[in-house]
Amino acid sequence: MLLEQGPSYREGFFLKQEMLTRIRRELHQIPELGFKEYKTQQYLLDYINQLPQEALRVEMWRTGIFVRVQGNVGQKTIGYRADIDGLPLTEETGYEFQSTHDGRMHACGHDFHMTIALGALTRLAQKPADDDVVFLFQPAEEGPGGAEPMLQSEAMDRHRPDVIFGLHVAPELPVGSVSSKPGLLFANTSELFIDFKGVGGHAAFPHLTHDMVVTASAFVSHLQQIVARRVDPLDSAVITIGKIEAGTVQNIIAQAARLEGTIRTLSPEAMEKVKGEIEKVARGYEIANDCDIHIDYGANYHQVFNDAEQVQHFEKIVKETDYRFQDANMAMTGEDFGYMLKEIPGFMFWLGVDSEAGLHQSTLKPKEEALTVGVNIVEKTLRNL
Ligand SMILES: CC(=O)N[C@@H](CCC[C@H](N)C(=O)O)C(=O)O
Repeated sequence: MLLEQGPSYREGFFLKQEMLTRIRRELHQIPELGFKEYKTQQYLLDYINQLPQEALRVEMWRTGIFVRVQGNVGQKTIGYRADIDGLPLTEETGYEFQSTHDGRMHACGHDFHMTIALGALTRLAQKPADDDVVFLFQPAEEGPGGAEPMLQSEAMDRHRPDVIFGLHVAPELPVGSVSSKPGLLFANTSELFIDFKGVGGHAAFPHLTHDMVVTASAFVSHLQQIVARRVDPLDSAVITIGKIEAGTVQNIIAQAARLEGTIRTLSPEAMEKVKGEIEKVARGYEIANDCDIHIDYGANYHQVFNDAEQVQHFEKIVKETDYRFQDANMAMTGEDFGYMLKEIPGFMFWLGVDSEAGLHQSTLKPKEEALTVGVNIVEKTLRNL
């Protein structure tokens, strides 16, 4: 799993690209799913424990960690959030440091997010900012959602920031650039799990069965009609089915099927509307196909809505560096960080990592030079927000 010794703060090259690359590669090898980030948490703790401890207060929360760095003045507390979980995907990057966990991959850049947080934390532990700073290493962003329970935790009461921000890697942006916008940045999301139960049987006698492969397939297509014909064209929605499961063998008609997907909308109201439409279609399918359909919405994430004043401030901070700030468009990605921004003013920004493959692809290869860019920008923002 980890390299033999793990990164050592005492080796003295902790601020350099080389060290950031090493940390990123080690974290990349141990992706874990939401609330199972045990090795990841241990790795982070091992690193944090090597830093100068004078200004630090470390508190575990489930598989996550709060790290508070006491400021010189401590008038307010600035929060910085990094998500730490990986995805259920088999890596195909060909990296020599690729995932050692079968069917798990850091395909959403959380290895970058953590490394950048450790880099900025290292600098602040050496030379604290004027304000107090809290690093939130948050589990389960990809699901089932760690931000909301972390926000409601007693530990959060002890560390609650006055302002908070976070970043996400952006494969389509060049290294050296960041991007954000005031207001709505990311969508409202809801997971979607639909179970179909009918009557299976012999492949040669379809008329004696209620085939759930045919029913579920038609249902998938019908979901797209909801987006095309039930949502105002000037509004937007996405329904994606990412997984279909049904059947046992080629000559048995399936008695059960399951769809797994996600819904994305630009407002909480549109989310309710889309869910209502899905339920109506399901009732119709139950009658037309003599089956039972059960819908479960799994985890729901509140939209990411950036505070205009904080984004303006951030843009100014970036423009004082050699890095480039550009205006972002809204995206249908989801982020449970939206729950934190609902209660605490702040923002999220994209960090350019220039990868041909996109987020959630098995070949995602973010450029590691972006780690230094991320650390520089996060550190400067933490000192100046
Ligand atoms: C940044 C990003 O890719 N976030 C995920 C969040 C997933 C939320 C949930 N599991 C869902 O699928 O609805 C995304 O897929 O946008």
